[in-house]
Amino acid sequence: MIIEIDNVELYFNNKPIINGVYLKAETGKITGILGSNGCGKSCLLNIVFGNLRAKYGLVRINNTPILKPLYQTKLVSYLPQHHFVPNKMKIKAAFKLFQVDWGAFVNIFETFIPFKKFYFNKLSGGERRIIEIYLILKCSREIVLLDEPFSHVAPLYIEKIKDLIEEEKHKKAIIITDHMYEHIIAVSDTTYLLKNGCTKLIGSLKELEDYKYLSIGTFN
Ligand SMILES: Nc1ncnc2c1ncn2[C@@H]1O[C@H](COP(=O)(O)OP(=O)(O)OP(=O)(O)O)[C@@H](O)[C@H]1O
Repeated sequence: MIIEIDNVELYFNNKPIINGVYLKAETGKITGILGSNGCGKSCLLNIVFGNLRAKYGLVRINNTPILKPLYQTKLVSYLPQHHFVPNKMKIKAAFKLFQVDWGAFVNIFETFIPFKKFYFNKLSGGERRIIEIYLILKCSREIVLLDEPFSHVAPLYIEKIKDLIEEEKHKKAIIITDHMYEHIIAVSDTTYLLKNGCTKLIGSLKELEDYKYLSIGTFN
């Protein structure tokens, strides 16, 4: 599956946020989006998911324009920046809802074994985030959008999540953004920089310095 996002224009109160974005993601590849605070990364993922309407913008799957919000097609799962599972949902209920196997999860994240019957609001922010990332990655959707999956997550768990992302990419198209640029670069097959409302396809890491996303000398 190839998913393309083309010609996106987004304004808030006449202020241009995105103007001229093109982005392509495909099954078997991880597509990373980098960019400074406020450059429009979350808005772009929301536009792809379909819960934010841009002035213009076209989502195509295998060359066919998608004319309704993508979330209505059951093709996509989306990890927003904020917690999305309700406080008063039990963890085992969330696994059931997403049709994700609890046993496979605790094989990887053993310290979560005692949490099965907990409500979500009894977990730390990072623990909760890890479960949410896992549910979004493992549920049976072919397109996965991940907004800052590494924030608030401890280094060893980040490594486990990166392994999971690599594992899932064989059957999914994954689009990911985070400020932990080293991790994004490490997992991404294709990387875009979102700057001044446009995406720039990054060919060499030095370009991230040239475009002033990173300081000069970062990759020396
Ligand atoms: N509902 C809204 N109304 C007005 N402006 C908004 C709204 N949502 C986002 N913006 C503005 O759009 C811009 C892009 O926001 P967005 O959340 O996409 O940035 P981001 O690249 O994800 O930033 P960060 O990395 O800090 O999360 C910001 O300047 C933000 O203030």
